[in-house]
Amino acid sequence: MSAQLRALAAEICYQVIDQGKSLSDALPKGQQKLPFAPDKALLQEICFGVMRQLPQLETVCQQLMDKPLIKQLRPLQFLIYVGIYQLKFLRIPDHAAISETVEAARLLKGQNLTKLINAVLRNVQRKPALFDFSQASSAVQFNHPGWLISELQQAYPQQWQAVLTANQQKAPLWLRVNQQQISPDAYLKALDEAGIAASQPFAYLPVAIKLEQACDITTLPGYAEGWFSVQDAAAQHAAFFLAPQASERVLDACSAPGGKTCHLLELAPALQLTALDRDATRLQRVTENLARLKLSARVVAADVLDTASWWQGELFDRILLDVPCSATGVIRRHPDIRWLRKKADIAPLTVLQQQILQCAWQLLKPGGTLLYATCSVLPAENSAQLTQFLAQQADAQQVLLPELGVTSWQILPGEQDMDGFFYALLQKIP
Ligand SMILES: C[S@@+](CC[C@H](N)C(=O)[O-])C[C@H]1O[C@@H](n2cnc3c(N)ncnc32)[C@H](O)[C@@H]1O
Repeated sequence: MSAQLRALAAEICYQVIDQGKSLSDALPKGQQKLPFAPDKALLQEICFGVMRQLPQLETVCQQLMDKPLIKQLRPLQFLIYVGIYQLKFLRIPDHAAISETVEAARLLKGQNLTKLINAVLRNVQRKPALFDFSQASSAVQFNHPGWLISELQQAYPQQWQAVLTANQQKAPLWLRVNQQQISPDAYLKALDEAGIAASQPFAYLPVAIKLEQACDITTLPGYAEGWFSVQDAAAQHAAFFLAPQASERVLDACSAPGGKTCHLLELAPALQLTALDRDATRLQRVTENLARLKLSARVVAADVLDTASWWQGELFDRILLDVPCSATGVIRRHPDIRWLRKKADIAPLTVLQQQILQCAWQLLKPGGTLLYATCSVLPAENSAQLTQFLAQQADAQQVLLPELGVTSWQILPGEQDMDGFFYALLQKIP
């Protein structure tokens, strides 16, 4: 089983890094092959770890191997990274980590490489100086691609190192209490009675509850009853900032998988809410989440830009635009994003974001408000988008975000233990 786990880890890392699959897709498929929860957790820990440390693992390997393995043997190259990661970062006895990794090589049809893998891992064990990266490039020192480091240095001359460091941390587990089912205080009490340590860090956002330790959420009080959802506190600010009222007409234009859609309805269940997304598969999750939380909305699979196909002709009081973005603010939760996202992706994304913003603006009532949101830390997707939009749209003005007294908010990853996010609130001048 342990060798199988390591072979699975190597295959998953190979699929993500070399084949461009998302870890959120590849990992659960691998976990299904392991019957026991601790093995599933270890598989995740190893895959996340390899994604977080890849440049350093590659650098160590370069010092111990004449050349990397050929293309056909790439899964075995990743197996070597898996082995090194365990030796360096996990509390698994060295002899077990080495022997299980060597055994995994056989499962990956690398019988001829067992000696090499054994030798590399024994060297790693013997030579701690291999892990001195003080003279290495910043890409190796910080385990991020160079282009992203440059962008962050430019945008945040004082904080870029803190951002990169935060991206390497494990993210805490945040819950959002479904106040239609239970009050935040009653839920905190239920957690306390179950012996689960939790806190309520934002006085103005009492539904945001942070657990001190990660756990299997299905074992938390009220899971089946829809008492809570898992959602980072940064994302929980969206519905709070948009502040929907009673039975207003609201559009959530990029809604899947529905985290913010459901929060809007938890605040105001009588809303006439249209939850739109162009990805019909992801949209199924919106429907499932609405059902679990006992909420309802008009769920529509459509491209927001193609208004003729879905818009019924009535303007909206409020619009949430949680636009597709680089997701550079959520790297601590999705460590593969730094490798999957390329510099060339950013410009086309900014074009799409501006198109969505311009299009949605036409659907907003005079006096209505629109919240622009991304989980990006790149100014091109955030502040620069607003500048461009406001320069062209004479009937748009920025308004203050509730509680904060500013018109836009760039949250950096790790700030108050949150993901990186951006918010700006706009009003259509009546
Ligand atoms: C950041 S995600 C939304 C997350 C969601 N708001 C939540 O809180 O769960 C962005 C979404 O935008 C959708 N999207 C991208 N382009 C779109 C378009 N032109 N029209 C509608 N949806 C689009 C994507 O399919 C994706 O689900």
